Amino acid sequence: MSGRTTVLKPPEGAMAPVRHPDAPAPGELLGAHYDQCFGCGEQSGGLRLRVRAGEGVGLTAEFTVDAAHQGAPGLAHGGVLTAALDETLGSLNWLQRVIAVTGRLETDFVRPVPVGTVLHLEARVTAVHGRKIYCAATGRIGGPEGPVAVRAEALFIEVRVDHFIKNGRSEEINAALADPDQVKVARAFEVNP
Ligand SMILES: CCCCCCCCCCCCCC(=O)SCCNC(=O)CCNC(=O)[C@H](O)C(C)(C)COP(=O)(O)OP(=O)(O)OC[C@H]1O[C@@H](n2cnc3c(N)ncnc32)[C@H](O)[C@@H]1OP(=O)(O)O
Repeated sequence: MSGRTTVLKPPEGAMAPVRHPDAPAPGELLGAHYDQCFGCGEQSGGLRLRVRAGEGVGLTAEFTVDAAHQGAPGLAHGGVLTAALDETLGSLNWLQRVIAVTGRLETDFVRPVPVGTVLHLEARVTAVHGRKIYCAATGRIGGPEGPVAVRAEALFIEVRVDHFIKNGRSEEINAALADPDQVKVARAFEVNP
């Protein structure tokens, strides 16, 4: 059973999400938004999530639960599963070309996820109201038809690149801004770079 807080319900006047005309084609891999990201980067201990654009403002993602992701012996940590949901939901912003950060995320843990599992995630934006983006995701064990293990609903808030420049540690921000590939990725997120 799920008892969502009302802030995750789109208000009256919320609009249907719009896929940006330059969004990656359905089936295309999105790549990492930042190579040091715990969710989509390559560092050891991270999730190494692989995300593919879907139809509309939707996508799919996969990650393999490894020994570094354990909470109880042989089982994925709940925070790691929530991080996978957060990363998957955050990736939806590529399809809309907005930069947004998680304001609120609620997770239902439906069944335990053993180490070695390939978790298949599916996410979509449900509504947009001003800077607020409402979205939902489901994670299944083994593949798109597998049993549901986790579900989440979230509210993302649109921000400008300044959000990261103002708040991030200067070493990493300066390195990111000096990297043309990183700047290109930031622009791919933004409607008006
Ligand atoms: C070089 C860089 C490249 C970058 C590439 C892309 C990176 C992408 C990374 C993705 C990585 C993966 C993803 C991650 O892990 S993102 C990392 C985790 N998230 C964060 O760190 C966010 C931290 N929070 C903030 O910075 C601020 O609080 C934000 C920006 C979210 C809002 O502060 P801001 O001052 O801007 O706006 P506001 O306070 O006027 O609020 C605006 C509206 O929103 C409503 N509201 C707000 N919060 C909540 C809440 N909790 N529940 C319900 N509602 C909430 C609020 O009531 C208001 O509504 P209304 O009054 O208008 O109706």
